[in-house]
Amino acid sequence: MSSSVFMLLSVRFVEENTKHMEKETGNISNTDVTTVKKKVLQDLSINNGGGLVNSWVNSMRACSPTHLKSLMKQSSWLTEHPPALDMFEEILHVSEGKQIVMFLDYDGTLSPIVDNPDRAFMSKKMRRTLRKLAICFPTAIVSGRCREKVYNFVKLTELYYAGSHGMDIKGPAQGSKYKEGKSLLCQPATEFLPMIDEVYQKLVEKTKVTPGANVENNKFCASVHFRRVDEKNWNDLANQVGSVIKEYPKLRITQGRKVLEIRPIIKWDKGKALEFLLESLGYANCTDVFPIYIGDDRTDEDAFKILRDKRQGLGILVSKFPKETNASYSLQEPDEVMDFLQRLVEWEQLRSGA
Ligand SMILES: O=P(O)(O)OC[C@H]1O[C@H](O[C@H]2O[C@H](CO)[C@@H](O)[C@H](O)[C@H]2O)[C@H](O)[C@@H](O)[C@@H]1O
Repeated sequence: MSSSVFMLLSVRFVEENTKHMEKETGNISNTDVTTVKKKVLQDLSINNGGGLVNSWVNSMRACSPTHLKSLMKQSSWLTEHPPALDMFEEILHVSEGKQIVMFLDYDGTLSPIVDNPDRAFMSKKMRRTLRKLAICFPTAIVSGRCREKVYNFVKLTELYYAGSHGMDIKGPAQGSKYKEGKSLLCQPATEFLPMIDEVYQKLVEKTKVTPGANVENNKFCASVHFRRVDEKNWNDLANQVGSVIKEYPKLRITQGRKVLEIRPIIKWDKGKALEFLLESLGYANCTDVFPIYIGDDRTDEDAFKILRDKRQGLGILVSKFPKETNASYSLQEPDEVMDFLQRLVEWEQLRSGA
């Protein structure tokens, strides 16, 4: 990798991820955080391109449940991010008199994490709950997957869908009972479509030598999955990704759960999608709206942060393990998400006499 290209990729990744890695390991000792961070920076400066790859892989390892579980204290984390089910009455109390708007991530939130991304099905019970939820409140699914794919899993026409990390937003097919007028569509990255397509093809070709590697075309972004790759081959796979992306200065790499996501360098993320949807629903700068965002991944932090900064609504992180987060509350797994949504529905039905 040429040194200037390497520098560019380094800056892009370190800016986005080292900081987050520090946050991810938030409750462990500062020494641990500094050691990991130093190691990443050392790798970057000593090993040139190889260091960048190491930093992706180190960061992915640092976020793995086994690592987090062994390093953090569950009890203090739960004090800072109490279980949303235990705090249900308090949540209702602060939302009183306001319009609740629901934002839900898909993978790991509505469906359990599985090895094969094509088989991340949502349960029938979850679908029934979502259908009722959408009758009670405006409801949006915000996912890293392309919109069509996430729709095929959820299959509910009455929802808003924001695919490709919010770069592809569409409103309900029949319009919405919450918003009259023409149907909603927002695609701020259309000019990148041919580039993402080209990169996707190259990634498929380049990574096919790595057993278990899987590249997903998410329309405005692409995902390279590490989950089914033997950990001893993670460096090789990250190297293959780096060798493709170095030719594309207009793309950036972010990291999710055992996945590297390749996306356009535009200031658009799940947080922007949340703001856009609130504005489209007529709730921009409103004090009587209460957005609830539920998600499990690093990309959901952009939305949690918006809500925290605006002191509006609340974020709920889905995680069995302590993680530094901008969310206020926690839920452990999709089954708990379903219970929470079900309680919201029952409360609203009772309240409105439906
Ligand atoms: O924003 P999300 O809806 O959470 O999408 C993020 C990525 O989710 C999917 O990958 C994750 O779930 C897979 C299925 O459980 C799992 O195999 C993988 O390891 C996870 O990273 C999806 O496949 C990606 O395209 C999304 O970007």
